[in-house]
Amino acid sequence: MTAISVERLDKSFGNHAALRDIGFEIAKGEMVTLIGPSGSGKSTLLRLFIGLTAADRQSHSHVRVLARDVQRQGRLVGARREQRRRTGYIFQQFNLVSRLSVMTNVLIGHLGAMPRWRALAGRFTRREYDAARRALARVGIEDLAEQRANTLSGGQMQRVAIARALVQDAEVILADEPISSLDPRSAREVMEILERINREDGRTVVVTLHQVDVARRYCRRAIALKKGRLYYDGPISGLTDTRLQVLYEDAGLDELGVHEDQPPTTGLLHAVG
Ligand SMILES: Nc1ncnc2c1ncn2[C@@H]1O[C@H](COP(=O)(O)OP(=O)(O)OP(=O)(O)O)[C@@H](O)[C@H]1O
Repeated sequence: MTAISVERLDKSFGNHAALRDIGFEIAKGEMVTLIGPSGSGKSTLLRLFIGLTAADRQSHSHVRVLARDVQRQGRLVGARREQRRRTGYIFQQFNLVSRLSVMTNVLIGHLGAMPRWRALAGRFTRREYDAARRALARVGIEDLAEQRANTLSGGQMQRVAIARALVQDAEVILADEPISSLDPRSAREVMEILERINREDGRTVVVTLHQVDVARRYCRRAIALKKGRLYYDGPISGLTDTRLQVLYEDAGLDELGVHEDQPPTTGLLHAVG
């Protein structure tokens, strides 16, 4: 079954074409990396998936998630509460409520499925607490349940965000640069958690990444964007060094993770080798 289906998407900001003629399908249970240089349109595409932004108005453009329309011909289709609940979004900057405890931040994942009066009163049932505890255990931080979110490390905050998506019971998890502000060890741990919930629970994961070596380790399929166009879509093994050189040919040295005194190509090959 298809988890995400995108057809003929264009997105412009003023005169700037951020995305052009994008189309692909992602099957349920896939773990896909969305990759490409800075400004290539990765975050914009993720935002289109959940209707945070609308595509340009034109015929035939379409975004469907879990067999329901999110937008058609550049018009947002009023996503139902149930549909929003089935898609979890994990941000680079975690999006936690900093003054609340870890437990409360995870419980927030239940809000979409609760009766409105209980959501407004912030009253959670024992079952909801149990689910939150299980989610925290799953991401390895059950001992931090009572700690305030703003006292956590970046890696711990990202685990809380993943636990919240688990509690939400999201079938599709969209993670926008979830590891770019983390140290290498925390980054590895967060990717391992995402990989595990994909493999063990069959949840579909789409993750934007800047690190090609990380994408190669954890994702089987890559969708690469270059200047807003689909540059590559296929097995990660097909994203060869030659293709990567072309993909990143105009990118800055920072993005390739190399120092000023190294030629970019060498650094890129080293990074992905
Ligand atoms: N709200 C906006 N208003 C105007 N331009 C925007 C807006 N959002 C994105 N853009 C432009 O659209 C293009 C794609 O941006 P986007 O953030 O999707 O790229 P990205 O591949 O996610 O980049 P990065 O890897 O640096 O996060 C960029 O040129 C960006 O400046």
